[in-house]
Amino acid sequence: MQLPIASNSQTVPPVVLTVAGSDSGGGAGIQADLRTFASYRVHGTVVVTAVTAQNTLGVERVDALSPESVSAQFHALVSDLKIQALKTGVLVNAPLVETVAKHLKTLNLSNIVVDPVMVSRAGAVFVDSATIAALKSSLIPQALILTPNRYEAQILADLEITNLATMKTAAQKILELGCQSVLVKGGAMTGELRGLDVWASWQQLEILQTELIETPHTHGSGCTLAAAITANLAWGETPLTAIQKAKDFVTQALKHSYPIGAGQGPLGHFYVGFPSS
Ligand SMILES: Nc1ncnc2c1ncn2[C@@H]1O[C@H](COP(=O)(O)OP(=O)(O)OP(=O)(O)O)[C@@H](O)[C@H]1O
Ligand SMILES: Cc1ncc(COP(=O)(O)O)c(N)n1
Repeated sequence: MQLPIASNSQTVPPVVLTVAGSDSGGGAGIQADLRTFASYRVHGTVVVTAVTAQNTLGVERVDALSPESVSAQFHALVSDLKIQALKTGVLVNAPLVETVAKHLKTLNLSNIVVDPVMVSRAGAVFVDSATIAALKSSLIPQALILTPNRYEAQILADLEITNLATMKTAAQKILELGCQSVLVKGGAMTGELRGLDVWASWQQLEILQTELIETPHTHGSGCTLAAAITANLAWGETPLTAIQKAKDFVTQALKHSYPIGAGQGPLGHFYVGFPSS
């Protein structure tokens, strides 16, 4: 991984953006994204969409920011910085989805990772049906890579996912929503499918598997994966390589996840070595 050198001899990392919510417990959302970006030596910028009161046991409250506040954050960023890749996370109502979708259109950026956060693995439901409709019609078609977990893929494909065949079918059905590729994540699958992901584009279908990490402390794995993919895209990787490298990063971070609080602890981002690109 070669850092570009600026005229003042300082290194200039790629600028990436996360459009996501805050997790007060520091395990998921913006907090996980920024730790991941730092691990990849990219400069992380932020558009905050919601503030959650959350800990290792679950989500206690969600306060959405206004579309005006979200727009102001976009304006401040794009009037000054050149974003090379971005990811979206939790968007808790339809007006917020529409606002983010409108801003993404004006960016003219191909490196867009959409994590359609609707249901966390712990079962917290973040969105209503109007929000899901807005995600489908205006945000998902802009995604280079869409990263639903098992439950989100079930909603988007309108299909129960129970085995590898239904993971593949769901991926192919989701492509019809207009994204360029989709990664159906298997963290919530059971047995030998746990931790196995299916990536599909119109041309290709790949099964991605690393080692299974036996830990209950997986809070923020989805956010970390999407943020690592974003960082890899910003460093110039192709979508499939960006995903493969990000999955290796998540596996290492899961290996180093740690028990804080009484529930699901976070990933250990800072114990992972400098990810080579
Ligand atoms: N125990 C595990 N061992 C190895 N890989 C895992 C494990 N759990 C999840 N993963 C991987 O982590 C990534 C995130 O997937 P997951 O299905 O956990 O997303 P998510 O449900 O959005 O995450 P979260 O738990 O943060 O809500 C995927 O690549 C998945 O395969
Ligand atoms: C603010 C926020 N955003 C996202 C998630 C889900 O994250 P993940 O799918 O990584 O558990 C979360 N629990 N909180």
